[in-house]
Amino acid sequence: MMELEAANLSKKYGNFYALQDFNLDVHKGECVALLGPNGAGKSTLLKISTNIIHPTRGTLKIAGINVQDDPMKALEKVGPLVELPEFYPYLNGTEILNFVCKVKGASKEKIKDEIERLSSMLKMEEFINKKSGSYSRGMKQRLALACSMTMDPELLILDEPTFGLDPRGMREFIEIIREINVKEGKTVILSTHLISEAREIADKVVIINHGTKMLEMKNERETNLMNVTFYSKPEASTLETSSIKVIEDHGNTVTIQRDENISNDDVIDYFREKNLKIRWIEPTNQIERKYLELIN
Ligand SMILES: Nc1ncnc2c1ncn2[C@@H]1O[C@H](COP(=O)(O)OP(=O)(O)OP(=O)(O)O)[C@@H](O)[C@H]1O
Repeated sequence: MMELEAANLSKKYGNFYALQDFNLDVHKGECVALLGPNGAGKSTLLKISTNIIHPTRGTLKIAGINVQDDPMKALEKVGPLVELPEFYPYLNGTEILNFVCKVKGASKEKIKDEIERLSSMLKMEEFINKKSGSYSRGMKQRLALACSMTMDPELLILDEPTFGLDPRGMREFIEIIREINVKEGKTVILSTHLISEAREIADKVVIINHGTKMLEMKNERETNLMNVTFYSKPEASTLETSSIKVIEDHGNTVTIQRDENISNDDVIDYFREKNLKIRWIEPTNQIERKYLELIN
């Protein structure tokens, strides 16, 4: 069964479609990144998924249950993080988690276990007993993730989870989410406007813009593509061998794809042998290429 399933989902504000005929399947254990610029419709999809807003048409099912028909049941095993979290500043992390667990009906012993489990998993030991008013954005974000993970949900729905974090905080947070996905086996759907983030974390990347799905593709974590910029425009034929293909030609810059059996260094050596003067090289990947092609 699909963990999350959007079928012909649309959300209209007046004459404007924030989301239009959107289809998506998220399998159990998968990590899916919704990638798109501001206003693309990512939050709209995630808010419909968590029943914060209702679709104009179409259906959104979680574990086979229509969220609109039976939100309590559909969202029972969902951990949402969909708005910038704020907490009562005079409560500490333990008190906040305690409250959330209580609302979800956990027993005293269970609450104690949950707080210990989450505090260690999300590396919150150092600050969990300090007042949340003193937390940095990153600490608040961890506490928010801990709240959404209380009582062990199967599916995490995270709207721009690294928004507002500094580069180091972003990296740490992404690593935590990846661990939850890979080690704990939780299904994750998250939104981001950063290509690098989508590439780092997702199994599947869905590019979204103007409320529609532009592309859905498997994420290859290893890349065998690079953009090579030469001092002067080379002949495509001098660049190609049985192991090196030119897949795009933009004058001085070409995108080349190498076979798995040679390395990037081999490619550079080959160009040097041919006396082709290289000015700049950067790795690229299909997601980046497609994103720039579709969004710009
Ligand atoms: N309540 C509303 N009334 C009218 N338009 C809305 C409303 N909520 C969202 N929109 C519009 O719908 C579009 C999609 O918004 P959405 O928040 O889903 O984008 P997003 O991809 O999450 O972008 P961001 O990264 O900025 O959050 C935007 O153009 C937004 O202005």
